[in-house]
Amino acid sequence: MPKSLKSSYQLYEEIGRGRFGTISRCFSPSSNDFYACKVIDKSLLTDSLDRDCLQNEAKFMTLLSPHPNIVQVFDVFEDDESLSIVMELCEPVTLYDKIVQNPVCETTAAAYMKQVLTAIAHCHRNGVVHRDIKPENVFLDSRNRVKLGDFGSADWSGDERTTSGVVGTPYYVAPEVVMGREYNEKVDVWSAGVVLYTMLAGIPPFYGETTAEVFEAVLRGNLRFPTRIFRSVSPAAKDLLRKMICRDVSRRLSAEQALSK
Ligand SMILES: Nc1ncnc2c1ncn2[C@@H]1O[C@H](COP(=O)(O)OP(=O)(O)OP(=O)(O)O)[C@@H](O)[C@H]1O
Repeated sequence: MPKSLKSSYQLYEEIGRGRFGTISRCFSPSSNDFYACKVIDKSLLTDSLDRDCLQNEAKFMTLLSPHPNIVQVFDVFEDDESLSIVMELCEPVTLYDKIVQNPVCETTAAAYMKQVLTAIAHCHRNGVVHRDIKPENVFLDSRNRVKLGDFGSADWSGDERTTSGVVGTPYYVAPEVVMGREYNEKVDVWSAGVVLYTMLAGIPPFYGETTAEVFEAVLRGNLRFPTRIFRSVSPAAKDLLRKMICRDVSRRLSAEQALSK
């Protein structure tokens, strides 16, 4: 762990673990506040894609901070062995926990989605595509405020730019990513649409027993609204879902457009 981190923060218990590092609660005597510190072990990054993602995570989070719906970064420390990101300490509740408990009612789902889309629109305005929008990466506080986190898969985007590489999580990943095509920031809108569907239905729209089967379902993109589940969901919500989970990228709404619906 970098010496400069140790001299500024006191590290406490581990609160989470990712593929390349651990998240611990930490305290800053100078600000008298608690934070979350992600320490990424560089020796675990074996391929160049992972190494790029390591640098990107801290860079993008710093660029996008502060924003009310994005986990804020306060400090970044690096030495030969590790990279440490000191960020806002979120409560240990995500949208995933809410969905697992019960399907979310339409009013609550709309309130969450508005904040998720506000965060995504901020990313896109700054030329960043998150690429891993999913319920597990959406933190909630006790007042149901949303904080989008985990920029470990993010990349640059923009009008003239497209990006490539299969990243993301099977249920939420857009078909153009599965196809291995170049894609743009609208992959985040597809994923946010899948999150909205999953909130309302309690199940994802594209399902399979294996990753390959999930990908096949995503590629078919056959969006259904079973009456049993969607009886109480408004036509406006279904219309928004169709326009977000739309295979034709040029017809798919942007995050800004989805916000105005
Ligand atoms: N800012 C935070 N505040 C509180 N807890 C956090 C924070 N960031 C991450 N965590 C906790 O740490 C866990 C691991 O987070 P992290 O972003 O490193 O990995 P991941 O998203 O699970 O996996 P991956 O390594 O694939 O990105 C999260 O699931 C969450 O429980």
